[in-house]
Amino acid sequence: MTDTPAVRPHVSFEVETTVPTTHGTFRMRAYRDLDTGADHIAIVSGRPVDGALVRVHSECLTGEAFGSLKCECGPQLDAALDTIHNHGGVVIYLRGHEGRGIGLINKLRAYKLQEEGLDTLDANLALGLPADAREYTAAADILRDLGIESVRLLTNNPDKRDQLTAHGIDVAEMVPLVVGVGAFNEAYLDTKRDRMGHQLPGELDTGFDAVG
Ligand SMILES: Nc1nc2c(ncn2[C@@H]2O[C@H](COP(=O)(O)OP(=O)(O)OP(=O)(O)O)[C@@H](O)[C@H]2O)c(=O)[nH]1
Ligand SMILES: [Zn+2]
Repeated sequence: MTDTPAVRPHVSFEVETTVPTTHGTFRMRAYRDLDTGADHIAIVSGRPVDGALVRVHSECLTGEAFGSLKCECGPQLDAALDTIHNHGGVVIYLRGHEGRGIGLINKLRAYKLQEEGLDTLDANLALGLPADAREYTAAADILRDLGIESVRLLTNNPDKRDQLTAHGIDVAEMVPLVVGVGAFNEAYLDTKRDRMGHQLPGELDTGFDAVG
């Protein structure tokens, strides 16, 4: 990890500062994505080491800022920040990943198609867009900038593990992150498990049933 600007093929380190949050105090390191122009943040607790607990988190405005119950991104981010504050590690927050990489407006277009009966995967395809357009070169470069080559990855998504592995990061373990399951996202999570390969329990525990 460096305090001086370091340019890697896909990201440049820009600045590091300390930010207190409701989850604890973290060091936040900002990176510019040299391929897309997006600004990513590495949220660090403790000293980054090989084998660190890492969450590579895709931006989700509706779930994280507005409390949408259609997905579980907000509770996952909260749980990841709590866990990483308690045990040390890194949350890499990836901008430009909104809607699995199709963008905010297309995600809402996909939601509209889901209102008409399509599931989360078919809605993307009906828009002529990939089921999942995200890629993880920037995340791998950010990990290397932090001096991390091997991670315990907080995720249920094997594609995330496989893509990071393809970019040279050793994913020693996938650590499940099943939180925020509720009545409004049960079908969405079923689709992620049954059609997109996510490692989710067969019987999802709808711990907090949504109202309204
Ligand atoms: N296109 C589309 N994107 C969605 C939908 N619901 C959530 N998202 C986006 O999906 C991304 C999160 O991906 P997920 O598949 O929920 O989870 P993941 O990050 O791949 O896997 P985990 O690491 O296990 O959380 C965020 O960018 C969300 O904005 C949807 O119905 N359609
Ligand atoms: Zn979401």
